[in-house]
Amino acid sequence: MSAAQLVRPLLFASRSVPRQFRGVGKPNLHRIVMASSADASHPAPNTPKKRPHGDRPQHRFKRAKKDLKTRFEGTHEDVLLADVWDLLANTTLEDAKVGASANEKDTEAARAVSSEPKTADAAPSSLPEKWSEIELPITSLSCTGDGLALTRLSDGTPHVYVVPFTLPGDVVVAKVVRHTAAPIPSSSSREMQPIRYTVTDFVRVVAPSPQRDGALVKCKYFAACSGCQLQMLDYGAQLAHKRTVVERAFARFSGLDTKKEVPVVGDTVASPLEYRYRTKLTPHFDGPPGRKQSDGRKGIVRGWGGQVPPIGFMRKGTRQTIDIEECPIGTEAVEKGMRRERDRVARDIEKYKRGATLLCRESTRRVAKYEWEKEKEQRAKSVEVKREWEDEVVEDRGEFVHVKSCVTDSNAETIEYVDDNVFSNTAGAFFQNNNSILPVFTQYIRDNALGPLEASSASNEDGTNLPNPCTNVPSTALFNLIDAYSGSGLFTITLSSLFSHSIGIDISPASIRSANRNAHELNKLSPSRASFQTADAAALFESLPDNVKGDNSAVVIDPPRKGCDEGFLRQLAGFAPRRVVYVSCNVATQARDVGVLVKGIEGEEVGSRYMIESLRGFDFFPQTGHVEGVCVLTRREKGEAESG
Ligand SMILES: C[S@@+](CC[C@H](N)C(=O)[O-])C[C@H]1O[C@@H](n2cnc3c(N)ncnc32)[C@H](O)[C@@H]1O
Repeated sequence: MSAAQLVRPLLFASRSVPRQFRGVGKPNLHRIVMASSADASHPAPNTPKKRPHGDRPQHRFKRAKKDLKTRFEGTHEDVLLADVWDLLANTTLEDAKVGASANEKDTEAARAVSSEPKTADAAPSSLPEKWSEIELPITSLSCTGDGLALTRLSDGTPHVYVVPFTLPGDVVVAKVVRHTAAPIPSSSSREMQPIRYTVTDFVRVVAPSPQRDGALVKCKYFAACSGCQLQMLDYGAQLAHKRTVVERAFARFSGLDTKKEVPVVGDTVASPLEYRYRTKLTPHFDGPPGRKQSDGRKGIVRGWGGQVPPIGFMRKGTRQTIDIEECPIGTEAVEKGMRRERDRVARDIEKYKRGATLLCRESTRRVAKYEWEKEKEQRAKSVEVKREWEDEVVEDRGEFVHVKSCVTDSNAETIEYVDDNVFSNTAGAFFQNNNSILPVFTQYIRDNALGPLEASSASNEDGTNLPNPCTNVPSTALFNLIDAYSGSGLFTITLSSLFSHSIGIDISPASIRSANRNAHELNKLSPSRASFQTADAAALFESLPDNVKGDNSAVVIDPPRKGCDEGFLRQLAGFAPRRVVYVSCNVATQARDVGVLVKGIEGEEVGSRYMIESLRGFDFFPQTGHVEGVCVLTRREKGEAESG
């Protein structure tokens, strides 16, 4: 059974779902996180028994909060599980040895592969004890950005360890954090079988992979902070890895035949900035520690005791916050803002009763150069030197300067430019976090929103049967853009030159308020050219005007990480737009949803089926494991072959 077969039955569990995704038996997505004996014949018990503290066995059983998931959600654990499964199913230990040798002939890595893990303190079971340190050869890089090591346990069972901050070919020492078992349906029966792997902390490199280059690491918190785990990997190799992340997502989670139905995944489009790209950071601190009342009364006293807590991000694999003074992926303005926020919290800590998340978000003021010179003269003459001037970062943009500052009030307005389009948002609302890639990204969507056979009708609202500008073949023009999950109108506005009318929909009233202001006031689109609604995306199709038909429309979809819900996909398939551009920050759920659009909804005579025209990633988050997927789909016309 492949990872794709493993996951397909788990995609949808409810009865109303496409039959293609209904599972082998009843999908049971208990996430049982356990430190267990490695004996697969004894699945983990579901209910842990409480024992006195000193009497706890080292194998604790923990049940995930959310016991029953009804639909594959593309979580970090789901994606990791598919990687572990593929590694166990498709790589023999000998293969792993060959792989490591190919990378690094006759190195420690090659010698160490397929050797037993060396445990510092051997556990009675064949799994190493929790918190013991073991030496591991890294076999592959997972889609979550973690290294995976395939070795044998002392009883000979192949076993996978997840080791963050590592690369294929590394030999490392790692500390065992927890043993995990996720039940999956067995191929031979309707029962669930646990698939096991071990999560570890990275301790040190014993023999480096040829791909590892410590000189590339720019952050002093590397290998402690949970972000940016790929810093030791050359940027070109990061982009190549992310291409495989898109490939693996579509191979595993789309349910499609990758040879016939999924095109070759394009190269990942690089971010112009590899560091200093993030326009928003949200460091946090935890609440004050509790201590017992000194006079013996019941209850806990909470206070800071004169201590400033660590302010920063999570330590990898824990819920512990580590103090982060600087973050090299934040823009310069954001980093200055973060320093000032840290100082403010340190001064005001006694005002906080509990922990908090701080917001640091960049805002840009575009000023004509001659005006900026005048403003500088005024400032030089002023007796008062404003604090915010000190934190500004000024960038030369030809005729203009961009004066960048950091906003920390979540209700305040922020401004961003994408080419000459201007976007205003409340600082706490969603907007893409890497401004440097947005011009190339939005240009790509513009280039792909219309297919080679579709004509633009932006200046021609009645323009049916326009000649196609490329082929001169008459075709129906695409009048309408539907921007589902529109946020504050990024696609509506940047694609407006192609369409005579655009409709955006988003569930957030704040985003729709911004979208209206952005379209009509700041980018001068008339209300007849762009309109927005606050609603669930699934409500979109009920409210479309009669003249908006699938035949004259393109739809851009950019949902949150969990992807589109089934109701939305069903209605989209029924509406049958000629083009669909699906943008996503989670390629696993994107692949799941695209699979539904390509295959149609089995057993239901609903809607049109689509072909994937192109598929590639955009690197919105260099140094991290994340990739933004862009999948362009075109409607299959009647009579077109089902496959290919
Ligand atoms: C990834 S953001 C994309 C926003 C926008 N396309 C952009 O690039 O700026 C996802 C958006 O989906 C919205 N959203 C989440 N669930 C939704 C739902 N059920 N219906 C409509 N919008 C939703 C969020 O408010 C958010 O603005």
